[in-house]
Amino acid sequence: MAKYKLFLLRHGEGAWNIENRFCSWVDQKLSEDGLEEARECGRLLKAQGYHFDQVFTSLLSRSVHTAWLVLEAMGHEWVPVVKSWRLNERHYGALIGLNRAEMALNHGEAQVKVWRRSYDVTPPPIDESHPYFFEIYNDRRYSSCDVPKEDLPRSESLKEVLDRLLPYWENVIVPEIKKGQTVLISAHGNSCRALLKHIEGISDADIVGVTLPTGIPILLELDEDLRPVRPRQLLGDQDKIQAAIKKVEDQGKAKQKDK
Ligand SMILES: O=C(O)[C@@H](COP(=O)(O)O)OP(=O)(O)O
Repeated sequence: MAKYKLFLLRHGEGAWNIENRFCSWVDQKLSEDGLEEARECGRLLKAQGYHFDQVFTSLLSRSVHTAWLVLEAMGHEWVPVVKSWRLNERHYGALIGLNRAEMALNHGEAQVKVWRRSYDVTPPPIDESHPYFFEIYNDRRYSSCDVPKEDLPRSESLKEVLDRLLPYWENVIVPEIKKGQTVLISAHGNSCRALLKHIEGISDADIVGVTLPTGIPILLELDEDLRPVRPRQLLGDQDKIQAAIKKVEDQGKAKQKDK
C-alpha cells in the first residue's frame, strides 16, 4: 500500500540540450520548447488532479524556471520552492561545454557512454584554464552554500553526485515527505538518476541503462520506509516519452558538428 507520492522532474529542454553540449553547472536557460515542456507538465499534473506542498530545485535556472512554470500552469504559484546546490546537475568537469557527438567521433561512443551513464567513473576535473571555470565559481549563488566554495566539486561521477545529494535527501526532503507533504523535485537528468538509484535500489550495472527525458514528471509511490511499492511511472503519452528517451540516448552517437 502506497503511503507517500513523490514526483521527480528533469527540467524542460535547455539551450545546450539543443546544441548537444554538456551543460552541467553552466547556467543555460530553457529553450522555447523547454518552456513549453514545463508548462505542459504543469497542465498534465493539474489535469490528473495532483498538487504539491513543497518543491525542491537545484541552484540552476533551468530547474528553477521549470518549477515555476509547472506551479504557474497548475495555478499553485504560492507553493514554497527551496533551492540547494546539492540538487545541481552532475559536475561534468573538463567535459563541460563539449559537444557529445564530436566527443563520440574522437573518443568512441562507448567512452562517451561511460562518461555519461556509468556509476563510478569521474570525468577529468575542470581547472582555471577551462573557459567556464570562472563563470561557475565566481557566481554569487555558490557563496552561501553549506560548504565553502573551495570544497565544491570540480568533477563528479554519479556516485559522487549521490554522496553530496544523500545528506540533503535524508535531512531536508525526507522529513517533509514523512510529515505527509507531497514533494516535487525539479532537478536534472543525473541528479534525478542518482536519487532514483538510491530510492529504487538500482544496481551499479543497471543504472547505466536509465536515461531520463526532459519535462516528463516521474511519479514514485512509496511505503512508510520510502521504498517503492510499484514501478516508477513516467506520466504522459508513452510513445512520446519513449521517443524523448531515445533522443537523449542518441545525443552520444558519433556525428560531425553541423557547420
Ligand atoms: O549536463 C547536461 O548537459 C545534462 C545531462 O547530460 P547527459 O548526462 O544526458 O549527457 O544535464 P541536464 O540537461 O539534465 O541539466
